[in-house]
Amino acid sequence: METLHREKVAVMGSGSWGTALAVLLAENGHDVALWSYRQEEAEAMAAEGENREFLPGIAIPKSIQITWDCEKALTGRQAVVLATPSSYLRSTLQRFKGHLERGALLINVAKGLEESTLQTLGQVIAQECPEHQVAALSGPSHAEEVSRKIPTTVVASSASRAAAERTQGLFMNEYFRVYTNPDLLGVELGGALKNVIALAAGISDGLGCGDNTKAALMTRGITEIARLGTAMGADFHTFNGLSGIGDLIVTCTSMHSRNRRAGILIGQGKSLTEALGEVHMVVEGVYTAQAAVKFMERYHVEMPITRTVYQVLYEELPIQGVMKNLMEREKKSEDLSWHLVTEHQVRWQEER
Ligand SMILES: NC(=O)C1=CN([C@@H]2O[C@H](COP(=O)(O)OP(=O)(O)OC[C@H]3O[C@@H](n4cnc5c(N)ncnc54)[C@H](O)[C@@H]3O)[C@@H](O)[C@H]2O)C=CC1
Ligand SMILES: O=C(CO)COP(=O)(O)O
Repeated sequence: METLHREKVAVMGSGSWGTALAVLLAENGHDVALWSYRQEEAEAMAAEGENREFLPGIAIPKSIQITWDCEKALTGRQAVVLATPSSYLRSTLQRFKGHLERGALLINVAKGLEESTLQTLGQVIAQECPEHQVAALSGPSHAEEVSRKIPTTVVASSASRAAAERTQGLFMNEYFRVYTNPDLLGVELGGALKNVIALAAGISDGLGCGDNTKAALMTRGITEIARLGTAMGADFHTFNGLSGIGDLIVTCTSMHSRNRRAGILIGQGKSLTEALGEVHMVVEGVYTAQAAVKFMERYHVEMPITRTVYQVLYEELPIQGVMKNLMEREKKSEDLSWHLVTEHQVRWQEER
């Protein structure tokens, strides 16, 4: 592996993902500050040398500066990793943007959509910090495995090639392989929307359905994600990549997945509040489902799995009605690719 260019990096958010990435960046030789939203979280991590609440068992190198003071975290740092849950992204940016170094690269690692504005997280960052370049790091990457150095691959995406490649260079090492991708919109949508499908996969498991059902949810899930994504202008191929189908696979099958675990509990009959309490960590799909329903209405696309999850969470659809909702829909053609479907339809019409 080529020698890394050492940078001063701030990781804003010390949940499981922020902590795992701060450890990785420090191991890559960077000078890292890790900012916590809660003072007691920062103090506990500093005293215990680990994040017992969100990432137990992983030693935090002493070289990492742990702080709850934004100014301390950001001063002199030219790369800033945004690792708060998506619903707190804007408030966190508003709180610290006055302390950002001029020209600092902002790298978002959260996965979600802002429901109140119907913006992607990249758009939220660009609106709050218009002077700064934005990148995203996304893909199948549970903190619990990355922090144990289990081989993982992700994508670094930005409208700016230089920003995507800089992000790639910051994170890449022998167990964390980073590809670049120029389709920021597609990367962000894949990462956000898969969480809703993971809730559905968990519900299916909780209901006692089988592997056939899971495979169907994953396959039809990526189809509906790509349907919305392409309607919004994303590249269809991105959904076949790590931040699309890759992340969907890991989150629908792994017991590390917070979204899948919440889904399992709901499928077993627990209420949303009970499920969220039990999982304890952020379950992004619960919020993304609300935004996704608004997006599908705005772009006139059908997303039956996403809509069904929304109905379970917010419209009291009985859990026993989930499979009926999906299986007894009207007959459809399998639309794996919009361009192919169009070609087939043209051919079929010509054959008539
Ligand atoms: N955990 C993982 O394996 C991965 C998580 N992500 C994404 O990273 C983002 C963060 O997730 P996790 O680290 O898992 O979260 P987490 O559930 O482990 O931690 C949540 C963090 O949010 C903080 N917090 C609470 N209230 C806040 C507020 N008002 N403002 C700012 N921060 C507040 C908590 O103190 C805590 O540090 C999410 O968007 C998630 O989808 C992405 C890839 C992997
Ligand atoms: O996005 C993630 C892993 O890539 C984390 O989300 P989940 O924990 O719900 O799978």
